[in-house]
This record gives sequence, structure tokens and C-alpha cells, in this order.
Amino acid sequence: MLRSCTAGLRSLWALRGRREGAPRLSTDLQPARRLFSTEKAVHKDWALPNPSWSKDLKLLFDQFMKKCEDGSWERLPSYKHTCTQKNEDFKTYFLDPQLVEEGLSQAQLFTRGFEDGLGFEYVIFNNNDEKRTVCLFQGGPYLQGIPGFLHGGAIATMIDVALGSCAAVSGGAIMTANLNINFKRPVPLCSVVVVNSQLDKLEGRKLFVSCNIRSVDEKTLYSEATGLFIKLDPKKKFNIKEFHSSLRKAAPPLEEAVVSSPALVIHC
Ligand SMILES: CCCCC/C=C\C/C=C\C/C=C\C/C=C\CCCC(=O)SCCNC(=O)CCNC(=O)[C@H](O)C(C)(C)COP(=O)(O)OP(=O)(O)OC[C@H]1O[C@@H](n2cnc3c(N)ncnc32)[C@H](O)[C@@H]1OP(=O)(O)O
Repeated sequence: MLRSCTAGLRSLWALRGRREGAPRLSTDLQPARRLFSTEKAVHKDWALPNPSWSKDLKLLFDQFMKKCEDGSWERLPSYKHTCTQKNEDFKTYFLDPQLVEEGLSQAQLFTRGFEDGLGFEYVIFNNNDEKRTVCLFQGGPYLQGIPGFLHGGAIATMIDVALGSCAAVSGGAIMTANLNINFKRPVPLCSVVVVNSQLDKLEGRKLFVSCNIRSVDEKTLYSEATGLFIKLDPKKKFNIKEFHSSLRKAAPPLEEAVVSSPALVIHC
């Protein structure tokens, strides 16, 4: 019990793959502390059952929580807003802190931005020895593509998250450089699927990962994917303001864009 609680408190940042020379992230150094009510809302762990979870999802969740008891598996927590201190650390090492715009304070994790049950309901378990993760995923009604089935973009998002988490456990701060997906069967809306990911190869800063998505009974193979993730180099900071101003220069005014490219008005 104590072991699984401890595992739950550790974040991906605090796990492994810290770049040599880069300081440990502050959350790693601080003991768990009592949260005030506003902080509780910000730091709520979303990778836990809620009433929208189907019987299948709860059952699988319980099975994996059992596997966590001997320490071979651990549940990865998931936050809408990365902990404030982690944000600060990220800005320090990968962004020019003076250039971070105010608007970023409203930012939240894309996959956790839906009401319970309407979007992405998922939890990821990690097996460190085997360098693999299992993501239990239930895609809600707001993720519809063709009627009755998940949108391919939602599937791709979940694959990115599952592969990204698998890579981040070993690599620390990483970004997706490449994703290749084969969609083999459409995924029914509101069904539960299992995303099995593994780290195939670590080559310098490159992490090669792969995954498949199957039905709970494992009979249906929905998708297969490979991904390349790159460990971020703190010497190469992202300059957000530069990105934004170059974007403004490159993009024509909206009116002009709509008139000259009718395809832009298609909603997606
Ligand atoms: C608040 C804290 C948050 C921090 C997040 C950090 C960690 C994440 C932690 C937890 C994650 C948990 C869950 C994951 C959840 C979701 C995952 C979502 C992830 C995303 O949603 S992320 C958005 C989409 N993603 C991008 O927006 C990337 C745009 N991109 C770039 O920003 C650069 O491209 C970058 C940084 C990737 C690399 O840039 P760079 O300058 O650091 O490195 P460089 O270019 O030198 O490449 C080094 C070596 O990789 C090879 N290489 C590079 N790219 C390649 C490719 N495509 N194919 C084949 N090889 C490639 C080169 O050929 C070279 O190879 P070699 O060394 O052999 O020459």
C-alpha cells in the first residue's frame, strides 16, 4: 500500500533519465506537503476512476493496481496543469523565461480538458524493468469521427500520449519528432481499449518506441504505431515570442486566408 502510494506521488519528471548536469527538478527534492484547497484543484490527479468509467475500465484498473502492489508496475499520475514548480523548471531549462507570455497561465493539458467521460478517460501504468507501459483508454462521445467511432486524431493523440509517456519514463523531458500510425479497425466510441507501448531502442537523444491498440479481450487489433521522441537539449531553448511573431508575419489576415483557401473553412 505504502509502496503504491509512494509510486503514485512520483512524477514522470522525478523518475529517470535526467540529463547529466541538469539539476534535479525541484518537486523531486521536496517532500509531499499539505495542499490548500485551491492547490488541490490544480494538482488533482486525473488518472483515477470517476463515475463515467465503464465496468471494463474499472475492472482493468483494479487488475493493474493489484500488479502495482509488488512494485513491478506503477500507476503514472496525470495532471491538467503540470505542477507549478515543474512549469517553472521547464521554463528555466527549455524556454527563455523572460519571453514566456502571460496567456500561458491558462494552459492545460489537451487530453484532460473535457468534462468527466466526454473526452479522454485514461490511466497509464509503467513497468520499468520491461521498459513498457499499458494505457487503459475509454474515448468519450466528444471524440467522434465517423458516426459511432473515434476520430483518428483522437486516436493519434492517445498514441502520442501513450508513446510519449513510455519514452518520458526513460528519457525525461522529451518531444515527439515522428509518429507513424496504421489504423486497422475503427474504434467504437465509448469502448475501452488497451494501448501497449514499449521502448524499442535508445540511441543518444533518440528514443524509438512502438505500440498497438487492442480491444479488452485482445481479439481486435485496432491500430499499430511507432514513434521517435527526442530528449530535449537544455542548451537549445525555445523562444516562444520569436515563434509567435514569425507566425504573425507568415500568416495572411483571416479574411484573405478564407477567400483564397476555401478549404480552410471546413471544420475539423
Ligand atoms: C511543463 C513541463 C512539460 C515538459 C514536457 C517534457 C517532458 C514530457 C514529460 C512527460 C510527458 C508525458 C506524457 C507525454 C504526453 C504527451 C506527449 C505529447 C508530446 C507532444 O505533443 S510534443 C509536440 C509535437 N512535437 C513538436 O512540436 C516537436 C517539434 N520539433 C522540435 O522541436 C525539434 O525538432 C526537436 C526538439 C524534436 C529536436 O530538435 P533538436 O534541435 O533538439 O534536435 P536535433 O534536430 O539536433 O535532432 C536530434 C537527433 O534527432 C534526429 N531527428 C530529429 N527529428 C527527427 C525526425 N523527425 N525524424 C528522424 N530523426 C529526427 C536528428 O537527425 C538528430 O539525429 P543525430 O543526432 O543522429 O544527428
